[in-house]
Amino acid sequence: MNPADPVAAPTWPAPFASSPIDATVRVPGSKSLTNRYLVLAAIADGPSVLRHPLHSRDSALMIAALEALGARIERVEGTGVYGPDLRVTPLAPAGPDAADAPLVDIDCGLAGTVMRFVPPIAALAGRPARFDGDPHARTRPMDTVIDALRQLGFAVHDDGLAALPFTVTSGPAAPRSESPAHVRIDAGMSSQFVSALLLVGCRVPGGLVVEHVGQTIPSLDHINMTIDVLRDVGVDVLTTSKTSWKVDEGTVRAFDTLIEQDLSNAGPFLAAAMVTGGTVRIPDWPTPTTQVGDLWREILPRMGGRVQLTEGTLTVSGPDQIRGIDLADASELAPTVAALCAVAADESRLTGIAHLRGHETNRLAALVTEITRLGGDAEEIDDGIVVRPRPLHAGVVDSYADHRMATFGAVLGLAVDGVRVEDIGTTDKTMPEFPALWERMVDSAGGS
Ligand SMILES: O=C(O)C1=C[C@@H](OP(=O)(O)O)[C@@H](O)[C@H](O)C1
Ligand SMILES: C=C(OP(=O)(O)O)C(=O)O
Repeated sequence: MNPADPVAAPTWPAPFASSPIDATVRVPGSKSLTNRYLVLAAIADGPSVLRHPLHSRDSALMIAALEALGARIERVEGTGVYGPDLRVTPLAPAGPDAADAPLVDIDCGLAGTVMRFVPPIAALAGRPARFDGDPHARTRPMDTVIDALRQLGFAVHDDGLAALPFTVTSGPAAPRSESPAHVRIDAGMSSQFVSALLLVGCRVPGGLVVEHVGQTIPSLDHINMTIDVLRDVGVDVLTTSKTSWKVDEGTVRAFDTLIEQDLSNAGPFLAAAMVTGGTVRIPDWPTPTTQVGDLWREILPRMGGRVQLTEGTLTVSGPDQIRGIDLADASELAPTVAALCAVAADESRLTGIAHLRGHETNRLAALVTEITRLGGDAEEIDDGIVVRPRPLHAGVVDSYADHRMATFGAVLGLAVDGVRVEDIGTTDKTMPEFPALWERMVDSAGGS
């Protein structure tokens, strides 16, 4: 639930599918691409246009943050079905007295992309800014961003908490002895720490080297997406090793770009085909793409689904019985995969996702609690979860203000009669249209 809303919404009766789903679904734009392109537009060398962007809480927070720092973002008529296009006029270059500008408040909500990507923008723009967010945002890992800003010579006031809320006050960075600037960070809890620095790397005087020192970095696909998006706007990132990157000083070229639909958010709809033995088609599946959601084309066949990409349309048909899976680093796809595992015929192991404890909620604990609450058998392990076959029954799925826990509940509700989801509205983080799209999909198949 949005913490600004004092009245808890009633639980949502997740539609049960009494017959196989047969539907064609188009989902809204990618959160990760929209928020990357918004950030880059704000520091580009001229006005840029995002076509078919996502309009959701996370993108609205990003827009508000960049506007607070001085960018102008206008909604302009477009051809997308999910809202207007966006025209972005970048921030003005920091003048000598920028640091004396009044402190701006930036609400990060629960958006990882806002809390990790915007502080370096504010610092380099020399705009004093205070960052805060939802109650749970204060527990999400932020220490690496704060540490990186300090290494770059900026002052960050965090009352020693190494978390939200904090204030970035000084800038632009004092001249450094190292050129390019060399930042050593631990990105073991989120790939967004690396992306945040690469996105602004070309604006750091002398350029930037980012070196990860620590455990394995999760969600590597998202770093590759950052590198790809940067290349698209004329910024080359040199991958100097598996854990270090270099960006030369330069400019972000203004752009006009079409945002792909969100393939992670396509996941619950594809899962609907899986759990009902039905068929779901997603037109305009982007190829090639750097979105992690393209992995559905590998994951779903391993779980027994039939997947075909023909003339740009991805078609998934579900099996009679879903198979369990052993999957490493499913990243943000994990909650949807976990829903499939909970109704699979054999054991599943989702590993390499310890960092999900720092997502919108502690997703490992949440998934285990909610599967168990519905009568299933799930266990948290060091770096993931194990799910074993056991019949599920009706019950309420708690969403923990986590959009992917809410859609996890919706997927289970198709397969198990009598599931209700607490706070389905939390899906507005990345897909405000979710309940309507879901109900329409089930209605067309004759669900309850
Ligand atoms: O950069 C991004 O757009 C994202 C990176 C990933 O974060 P983590 O590396 O923290 O998993 C992913 O889970 C998140 O949904 C979006
Ligand atoms: C982890 C996620 O989001 P965020 O961008 O807030 O980290 C997610 O969407 O699954």
